[in-house]
Amino acid sequence: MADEMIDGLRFEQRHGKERVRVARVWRNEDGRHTIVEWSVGISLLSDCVAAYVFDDNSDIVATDTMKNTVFVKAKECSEQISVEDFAIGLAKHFTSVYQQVTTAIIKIVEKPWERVYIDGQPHEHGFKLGSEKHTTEVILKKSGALQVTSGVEGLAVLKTTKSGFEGFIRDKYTALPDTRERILATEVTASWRYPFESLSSVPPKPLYFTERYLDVKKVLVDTFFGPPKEGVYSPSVQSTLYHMAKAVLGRFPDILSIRLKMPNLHFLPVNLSSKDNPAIVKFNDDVYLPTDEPHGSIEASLGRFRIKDVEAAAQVG
Ligand SMILES: O=c1[nH]c(=O)c2[nH]c(=O)[nH]c2[nH]1
Repeated sequence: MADEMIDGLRFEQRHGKERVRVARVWRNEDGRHTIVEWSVGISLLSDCVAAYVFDDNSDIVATDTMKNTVFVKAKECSEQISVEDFAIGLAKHFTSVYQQVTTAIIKIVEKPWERVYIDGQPHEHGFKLGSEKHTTEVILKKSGALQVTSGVEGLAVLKTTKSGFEGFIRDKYTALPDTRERILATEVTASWRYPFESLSSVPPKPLYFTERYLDVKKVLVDTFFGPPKEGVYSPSVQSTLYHMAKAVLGRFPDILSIRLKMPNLHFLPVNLSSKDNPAIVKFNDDVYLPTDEPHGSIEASLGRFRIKDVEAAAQVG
């Protein structure tokens, strides 16, 4: 964000509305309904310094108006729309309608309502809540410069074997034994950047982003677990994370970079003993104490070198 100089001090500001909750239903003529539920965050960078400094609100877009805009735009969606396209539409509105607004940052979290199946049949208007959430962040400048990021939050996965951790630094504080047999559990948070740099380069295909979201999630999950029978050995969360990120970039040329956060949710071996009974419970890869506090925190991002980034770096260097 650009700083301004006021009274010899640096000043930066933004304002917006958080957690604007909206649900949109589409009722198909054949009786099949679709619903999305979104929690929208809007943040506007705008020329409204006078409100802070001179008590002059004449350049302020009221956050109440921002909230209303979410409902108006939801109403205007006559066809089902991806959460990304909805965010892009909002950003376009704020940057084009208000002369004062220089950048719009729209973040949306979609609640995972999933169609229910009754006796194997998809229900026409029944939904249940799934687990992981689809997220997006769209940044649009008045100049037209666009950034689209999508993500998943709370993707909880666990495997009961084919995981180990050994060969790490051992010193006088190290208590953890090497192992080639443990439970691996995590709750993946991922976010990935698309290459679209202007509104006109966004694919016009309806639900393009929704499809990508499902595909990326599948690649992440498939890579975490490996094939159904033999699985795949994980020498560390770090290694599994890297392979997951690499698989996504390998599979989707339209994804520039991906960031993964994978907390290591420990399942500790249970061994109980007393003076009289040295083996009340002796761990045999069977009884664990699940714990998420404390947990390991492992995160990384992997991205492509774009020609223009390389050129820009060369110019700086
Ligand atoms: O996969 C792991 N990575 C670590 O960095 C780490 N550290 C630790 O104590 N256990 C693990 N496991």
